[in-house]
Amino acid sequence: MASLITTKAIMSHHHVMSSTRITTLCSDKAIDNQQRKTKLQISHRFFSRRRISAAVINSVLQVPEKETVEDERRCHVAWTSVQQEKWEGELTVQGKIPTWLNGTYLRNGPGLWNIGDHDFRHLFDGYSTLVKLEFNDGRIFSGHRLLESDAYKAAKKHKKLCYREFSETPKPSRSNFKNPFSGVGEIVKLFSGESLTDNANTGVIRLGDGRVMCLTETQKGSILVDHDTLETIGKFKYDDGLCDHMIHSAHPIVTETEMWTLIPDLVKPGYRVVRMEAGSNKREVVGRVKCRSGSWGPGWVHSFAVTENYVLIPEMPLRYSVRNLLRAEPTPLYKFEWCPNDGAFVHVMSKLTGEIVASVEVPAYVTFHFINAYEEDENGEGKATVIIADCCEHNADTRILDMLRLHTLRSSHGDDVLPDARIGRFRIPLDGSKYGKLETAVEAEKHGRAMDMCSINPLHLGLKYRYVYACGAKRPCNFPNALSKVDILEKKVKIWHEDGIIPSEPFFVPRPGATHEDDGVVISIVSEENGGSYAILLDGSTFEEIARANFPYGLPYGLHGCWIPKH
Ligand SMILES: CC1=C(/C=C/C(C)=C/C=C/C(C)=C/C=C/C=C(C)/C=C/C=O)C(C)(C)CCC1
Ligand SMILES: [Fe+2]
Repeated sequence: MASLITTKAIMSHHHVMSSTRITTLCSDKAIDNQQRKTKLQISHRFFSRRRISAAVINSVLQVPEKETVEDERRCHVAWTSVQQEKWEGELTVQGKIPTWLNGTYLRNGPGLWNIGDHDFRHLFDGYSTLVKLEFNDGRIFSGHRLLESDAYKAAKKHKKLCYREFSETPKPSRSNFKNPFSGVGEIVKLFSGESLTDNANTGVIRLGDGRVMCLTETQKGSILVDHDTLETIGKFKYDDGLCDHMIHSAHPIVTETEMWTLIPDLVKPGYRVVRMEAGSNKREVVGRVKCRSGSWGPGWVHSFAVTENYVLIPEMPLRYSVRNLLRAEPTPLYKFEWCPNDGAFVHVMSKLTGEIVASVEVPAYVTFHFINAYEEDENGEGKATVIIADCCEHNADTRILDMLRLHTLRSSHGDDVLPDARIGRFRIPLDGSKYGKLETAVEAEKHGRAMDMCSINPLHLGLKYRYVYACGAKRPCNFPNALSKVDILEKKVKIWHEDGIIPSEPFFVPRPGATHEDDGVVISIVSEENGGSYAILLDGSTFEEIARANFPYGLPYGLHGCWIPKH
């Protein structure tokens, strides 16, 4: 088990005023080479931000200086494992935090990509790492902590991968190598869900009753956490019979009163649309939609959208492949396959009755993130005639998935290799038409032809809206390196960028009492080329910097966040 090595670090006033607690990732027994290197990197990065000379650090740690410096230069901190299991402390704020901003921003993401001597392959494989920014009367109390999933605990204990992650499969044990039935055992373990990970590294949500839950696409990866201490509370126990289906959308839609999500069916390709009341652990099936394509698996459904009265169910040509799920070695599309000839569809279900009110064929598309959707009454007769649904669309190009391999992210320097993405706008007629449209909402060049990791003003969820906050790009780049505010009405874009940065999802928090959609702040955590990182606050309207606060160490890239208001 990891032991807690608590270091009191006295920081220079420039960065952190208070003393901070660090818990490093190291074992009780001999520290192996990888961990040793890791420890050195932590310390080097941690202290170098404080402008303490490398020689001083190295004399404390008794290591040659050269090694740490070379390690440091290897790759961007965005793609470097977090160097300690947890940390907490106060950040020094430059600028002024609005007095109304009181509450906690929590971000989840894969932050640890190596275990024992094994380096993970893909961005989505890493172990969940939570980062918090607690805003309190103009001050920021921060911290990070690894999530104690069964997958992470087992990996820590056995110093190897023990569960199936996004692209990684544990190696069969030696005793199983020659066993002709071990393959059958693996299939049983996969389809019972036993071998699947619970590494909830994708998102974090605040349920209407105040519970805070980390999520991934496996249902067993629904894990409750304490948003204050970042401690893992335990598994969220769904009180229904729907866990047999093993996977669900990583992005449920949550309001103060309910939660909606989609549960794909790998056996009879289709999706269950389910609803859970705030305060309950029981999901009710509102309806089921059958896939229209003749493919073996349902389309991958990372996220979906809702309007006031409907749930939109995407059926992408990027489909689950049972064959690829069973493979030990990854394919170029991992557990998925690309089947454009089988068609691309969007289905619309009534929230009230569970009936399918529209099911249209649309041009092929690849999206992970729906931005928002709403109903439009084109004839002014008091009845919705069309549904508009916007998403971060990758021009029906699946290359983005493989671009997120860690080796690719770490090794491309300066090349303009990020595939283009846009805001894709679906128009889904509600008059029984067979076809829907997919158009580009705003000229993609305006946001650097990159578009993903989006948020909106949550008060406009399912309603007509105007502003999208998302990661965009300043080309050339191999990954989105800017924040963008897109006005989808005026088709204008504001960009915020600094050299060498990798910012995570810009998260919009509305000002209480605001009357304008963009009246609020945008929070993002930025990883810097020089190994540091900082939290940034932008004005939701002008998109200009209001405040920033440096972390005393570098944080890797993260995925999605949520806001927990202070009571
Ligand atoms: C662990 C298994 C699976 C897990 C799937 C996971 C963890 C999927 C996560 C998907 C994410 C985080 C997608 C994010 C996309 C972001 C993009 C494109 C950003 C672009 C740039 O800004 C299954 C695959 C469900 C199968 C079993 C095992
Ligand atoms: Fe996501």
